[in-house]
Amino acid sequence: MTPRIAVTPGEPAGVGPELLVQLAQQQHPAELVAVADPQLLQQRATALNLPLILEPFDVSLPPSPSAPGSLKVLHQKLASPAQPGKLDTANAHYVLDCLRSATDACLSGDCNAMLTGPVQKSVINDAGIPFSGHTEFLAERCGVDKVVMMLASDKMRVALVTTHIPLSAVPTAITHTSLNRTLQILQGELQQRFGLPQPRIMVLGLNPHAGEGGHMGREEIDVIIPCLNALREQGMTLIGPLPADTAFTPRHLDQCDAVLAMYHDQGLPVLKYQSFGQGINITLGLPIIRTSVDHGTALDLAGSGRADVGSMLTALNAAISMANHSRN
Ligand SMILES: NC(=O)C1=CN([C@@H]2O[C@H](COP(=O)(O)OP(=O)(O)OC[C@H]3O[C@@H](n4cnc5c(N)ncnc54)[C@H](O)[C@@H]3O)[C@@H](O)[C@H]2O)C=CC1
Ligand SMILES: NCC(=O)COP(=O)(O)O
Repeated sequence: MTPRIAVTPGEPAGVGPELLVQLAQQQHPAELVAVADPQLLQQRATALNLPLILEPFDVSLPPSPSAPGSLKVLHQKLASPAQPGKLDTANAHYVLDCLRSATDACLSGDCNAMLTGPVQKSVINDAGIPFSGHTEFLAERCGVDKVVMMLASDKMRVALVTTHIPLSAVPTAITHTSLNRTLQILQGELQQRFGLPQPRIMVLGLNPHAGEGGHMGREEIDVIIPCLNALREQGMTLIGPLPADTAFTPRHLDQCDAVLAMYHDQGLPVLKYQSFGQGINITLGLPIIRTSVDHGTALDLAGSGRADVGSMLTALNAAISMANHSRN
């Protein structure tokens, strides 16, 4: 069976729509269903001088690989015409409607995975809507209390205990429960989706030098080490907590299958330095498959045709592979 992948282009003023148009120029072993405003996609195709044939998505037809230059579309309407690079709060609800529609198509089984283009979190907030990211939005839409953000490249996987919260809120968010749940989800997904029966997870400390024996912070002693020890007794292979400044060296990375960072900017800059534009973002712990790009809306490039499609393509291939794997 050909997998069906729902694709949300994300922020209409960003590079997402044109990356989807670029993706559509190639043949993929999947049916791509754009959850978007067709006029927006046509405009971006015209701006890039690329062919694009859009056909309405019909769930009653058997899925078939999209022909190069064509896409199925699950129609959503922009509130206001989108100008590349110009954010418009009027379209914030459109962005979320696309996400809801794609998520629901995956939950119902009409689609086998979703691939998301980048959204501009600030413009959604400026429209008065509480929103901190796809990760949190999808957890709520799917009715799960905890998910894990993991970015992956060909060289490393980096998962996070906390995601889009202020740095000042991180220490209190790292509790025995949140760390335990994160590690359980990470271990389970590495086993089921990535074929690693006994994954080795390297856990970072929170403080400089992993707390320097309690002299530079006590979270390692009070929370992280007891939690890791309890999970080791249950059979998990956990390394650490290691000082974050030297953990991302070949000696350590070669001995683990994934790194668990305590917060967003502890882990992601390293991965993005190594692979920006080729990495992907995967939400673990959802009842559906969701992959995404490793970059943002790149408003400075929108409409120029200069945005690199590499991460979007890698994220599509991961979604296809995970969809095929989950149906075997
Ligand atoms: N998955 C998602 O929805 C994500 C959304 N964002 C959002 O994107 C917005 C902008 O974030 P920034 O920090 O400015 O990061 P950004 O990734 O949009 O831009 C950073 C730099 O990378 C370049 N860049 C980004 N994507 C590129 C591509 N495909 N090809 C070539 N160059 C590319 C940009 O031109 C810019 O110079 C924020 O609202 C942020 O929350 C950020 C990351 C992921
Ligand atoms: N830096 C990755 C990122 O912020 C992506 O967040 P999300 O929108 O996928 O939750």
